Amino acid sequence: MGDEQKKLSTLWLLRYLKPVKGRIILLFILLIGTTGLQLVNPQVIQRFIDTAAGSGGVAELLELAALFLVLAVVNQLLGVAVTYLGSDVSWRTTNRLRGDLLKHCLRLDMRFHNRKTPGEMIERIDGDVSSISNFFAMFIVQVVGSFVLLAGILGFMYTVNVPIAAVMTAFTLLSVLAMMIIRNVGVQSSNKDREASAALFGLIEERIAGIEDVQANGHVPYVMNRFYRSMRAVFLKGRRAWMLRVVPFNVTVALFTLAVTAVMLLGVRSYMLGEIGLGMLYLIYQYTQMLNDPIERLGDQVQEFQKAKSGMLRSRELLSQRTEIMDGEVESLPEGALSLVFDQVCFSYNKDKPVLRNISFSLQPGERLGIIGRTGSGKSSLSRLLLRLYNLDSGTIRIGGVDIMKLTLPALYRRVGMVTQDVQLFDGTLRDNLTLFNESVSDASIMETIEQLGLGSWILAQPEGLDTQLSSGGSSLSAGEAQLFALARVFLAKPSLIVLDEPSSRLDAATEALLQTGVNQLMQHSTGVIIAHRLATLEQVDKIMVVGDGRLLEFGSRKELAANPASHYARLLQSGREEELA
Ligand SMILES: Nc1ncnc2c1ncn2[C@@H]1O[C@H](COP(=O)(O)OP(=O)(O)OP(=O)(O)O)[C@@H](O)[C@H]1O
Repeated sequence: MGDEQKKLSTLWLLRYLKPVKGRIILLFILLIGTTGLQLVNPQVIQRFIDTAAGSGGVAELLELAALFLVLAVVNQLLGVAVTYLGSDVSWRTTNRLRGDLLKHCLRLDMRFHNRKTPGEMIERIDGDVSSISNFFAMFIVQVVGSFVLLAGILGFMYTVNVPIAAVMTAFTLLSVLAMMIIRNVGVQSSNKDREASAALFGLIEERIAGIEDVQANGHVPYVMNRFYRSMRAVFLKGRRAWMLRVVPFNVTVALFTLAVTAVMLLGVRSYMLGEIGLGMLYLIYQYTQMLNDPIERLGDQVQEFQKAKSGMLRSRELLSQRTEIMDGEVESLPEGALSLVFDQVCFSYNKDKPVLRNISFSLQPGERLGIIGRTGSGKSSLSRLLLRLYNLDSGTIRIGGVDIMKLTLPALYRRVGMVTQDVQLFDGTLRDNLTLFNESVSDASIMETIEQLGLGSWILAQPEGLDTQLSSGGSSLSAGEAQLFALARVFLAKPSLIVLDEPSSRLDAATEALLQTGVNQLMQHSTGVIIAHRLATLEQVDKIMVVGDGRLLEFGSRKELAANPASHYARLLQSGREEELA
């Protein structure tokens, strides 16, 4: 990675510090205050020792002791304020970054998400950012504070004893130089460390999400095996990263031991020669000890920076991921039901395997299309394209006469609704799940929609009606109930084009028949695309499309196709071989 890129990798974070710059300035002021007090306190002790060893009175000693006490307490209070303010700045900034990352990820295209496990994303949105938090809070403040303290100690020592000050300076420069040279040693391994833990989180999340399959198939031992292997990678990479991170620290410890020995030899010699008093000898000793603290803090910051840097690089990389789904500029669509046109649409998930080949058809506003075809023939892919979850390889899709690529995404989502095969329910009440946490939807319109779907009595039978809490993401609902729920959710938004992907695959025939009436009623003012395995589900549609291996095998009026014995549809109806579709 080039130098320029390295610089950029920290500069982009500055925009997160901007809103808290007042707090950072206050942090600086407090830190300068504590640094000053740290410098002054040993000098009070030096005067105390010299006064006690000389002819000073008890009153003067008491005054010095009181001064020391006051300064020590003030120093502690300032320390608490610095820690508090540091955490405050850190949380404010990292939470904004977490928010930005999550928002960004939610907008990234499905191709990106298909490659990542949710656990990995959690680690990238939270874990990586946590590793940056210290950088936000304390890095600049601590580094500047440490330099100020070092300058104060060395400056004062030059006024007292030049040879000792020179030894201290040499030690300081060597230590700082050593750290600067080796500071990048651990970045790459820290990066690998974080990658390994992201993979571990991914593994745990995926297996827990599939707990039913894991348990039912007796796969726990295999899962544990994979888990231990992943843990081992985390351990090995974490150990290496830690070892490389502590190198700078160990170098300064060795240098410090040498420096203390040299300073003490020189100090004791000056004392023996009568050049300095006992108090000054103490001060020299104390200041030498104090040198270690800012250098150690600098070392800690270098370590933290290494950890933070890999987090920064990974967060920046995530933020720089561009979604392939670009927003258009057309904001409105015609009122009422929307026409739908597929024009020579080709699509593939991976470039080498075409999933949809040259699909062309059109629907007038208000028409209903039933799509049938064998498993894996490309039916759900058609619906995903409509919602712009993926971009087309070639061709155009027009809704209400507008190319969907030219539409803004909010305009598209406002007017088109889809019920997918995998209904996702969230932690929350029935109401939250129906409105997707949109609090502006009134209970009256919720009840009206669910009544029309024939779900009213079911909702009212729940212990707390719409306020009933769905336990852990809706696991308390049966698959069929969840499907009914998803339908209600989509109809609540009153879309003008509705896509239902296997809307009733998990319902019994009686419930489906009941639901059908509701769906028909709700679809009165919209165009509909219904993907179905059961032919009975499609009795009310106007058009039928038969898809096979990504190709449009047949498209036409349902009645005409049913009346034409040569059509696929008529043959399926006659033979009743619905299983051919499944
Ligand atoms: N996310 C994906 N990544 C790669 N390939 C995919 C993805 N989703 C589906 N496919 C492939 O695309 C093809 C069409 O899948 P699609 O889900 O559209 O079929 P379908 O007709 O809806 O099937 P079903 O009746 O089982 O719902 C299949 O061969 C499938 O393997």
